[in-house]
Amino acid sequence: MRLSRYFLPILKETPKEAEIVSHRLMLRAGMIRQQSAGIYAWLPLGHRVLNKIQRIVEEEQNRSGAVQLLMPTIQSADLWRESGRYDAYGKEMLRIEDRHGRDMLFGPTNEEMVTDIFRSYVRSYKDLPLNLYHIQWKFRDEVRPRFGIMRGREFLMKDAYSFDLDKERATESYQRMFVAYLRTFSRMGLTAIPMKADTGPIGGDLSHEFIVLASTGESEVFLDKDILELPIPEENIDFNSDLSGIIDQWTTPYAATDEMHDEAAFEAVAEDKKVSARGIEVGHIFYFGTKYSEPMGAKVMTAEGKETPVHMGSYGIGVSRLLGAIIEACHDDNGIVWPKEVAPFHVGLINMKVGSECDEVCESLYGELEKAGVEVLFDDRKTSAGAKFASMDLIGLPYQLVVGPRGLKSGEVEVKDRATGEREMMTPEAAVNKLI
Ligand SMILES: Nc1ncnc2c1ncn2[C@@H]1O[C@H](COS(=O)(=O)NC(=O)[C@@H](N)CS)[C@@H](O)[C@H]1O
Repeated sequence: MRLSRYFLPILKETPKEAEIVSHRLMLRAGMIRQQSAGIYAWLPLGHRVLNKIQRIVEEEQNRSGAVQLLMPTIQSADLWRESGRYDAYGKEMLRIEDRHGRDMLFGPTNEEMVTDIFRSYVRSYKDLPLNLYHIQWKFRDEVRPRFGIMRGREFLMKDAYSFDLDKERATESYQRMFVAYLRTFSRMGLTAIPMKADTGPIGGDLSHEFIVLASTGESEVFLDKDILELPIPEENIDFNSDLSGIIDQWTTPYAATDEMHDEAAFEAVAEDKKVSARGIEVGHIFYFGTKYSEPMGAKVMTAEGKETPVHMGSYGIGVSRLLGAIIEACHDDNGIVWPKEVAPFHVGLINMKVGSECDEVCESLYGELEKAGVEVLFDDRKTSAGAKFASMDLIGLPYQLVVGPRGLKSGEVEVKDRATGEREMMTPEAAVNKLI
């Protein structure tokens, strides 16, 4: 992509309304623009990262056996009256009336709707287990949206819903999602720790939150440091095998949010292993049995010919919140330092002197890298080299490929690793080979 033909509204100053670093950097790097409280436009650079995050979430959901669909954002209030949550949900729910006077709402979550879909088609235990998921915008009229997209009112969530014959099998579905979450966040360069959590308005009696440690996190957490060293399940893990060993391994060391904190149990943790910190909740999974299937009549026929309500769970990931969480965990004084898997582009190509012999070398490098499938942001603008370096550091692409008159005198260009700061002079051919 040529920067001269892109849309990247970099801000020079730090916006005063931004209280945390990820909000500041997302505004300055031209990734988002607030349209109203808690509601953002996703500008091109932010949108590219959102798509990369979404793709990783989809890959790991699919690997676990979940099946993707897409449910609408606007829902009928009648469904929520069936489950009894229409009134209980309170002011966070954006309630709408359509032209025919029908009560509608902008969905804050989709338990009722997915249960309605399930009950319309599934009748037999032979069709279980089933896990349906989608990635869809949600609306929650947060009384105090803040920290940019971290606590928005309109936000993108992956929400999955599992359906099983009984609690034992529903626990296996829960374990599959637990393992999928460990893999998902790790692939984004995050250490997200599963912690016993409260179930809140979703309900149920088994729940874990996945927390990324960050000083600006809204959650207060307590944990045994050993949990930070546990191995992430491999790509080839068999999701149909018994995963309880992995769950036990990840739920044995002490880890709890402040709502679930047990001071006495924490006392048992060795002094040098105790960590109390703040964290960002990037995922939350729940088992809630027949809380929705009972009142909504989502039942299957068992092998013995008996009708029984299915046991369900729901599993959320804050897809848009993850941009903020990743930046909180991956930045330095010069800006964002994207993990390679979610970076908006792989290489920032900088022409230090437009209108010089650098032009031709840049064009050939740009062509070769693009042809090799490397995502390049080519800063071909007629601005100072200093401004180009500052912008490239701010938006945090993993590599910078710098073409300048002095280097070209000895037939060399410079490759900079944004994460380590290492710079290396080499021939253009060597640079292409290094960056492919
Ligand atoms: N206001 C918000 N802004 C951004 N992300 C949010 C917001 N509220 C929740 N999230 C993200 O969405 C995830 C799931 O939300 S939740 O309420 O915990 N769970 C559910 O809604 C269940 N239906 C899971 S399918 C959270 O872990 C968090 O990462």
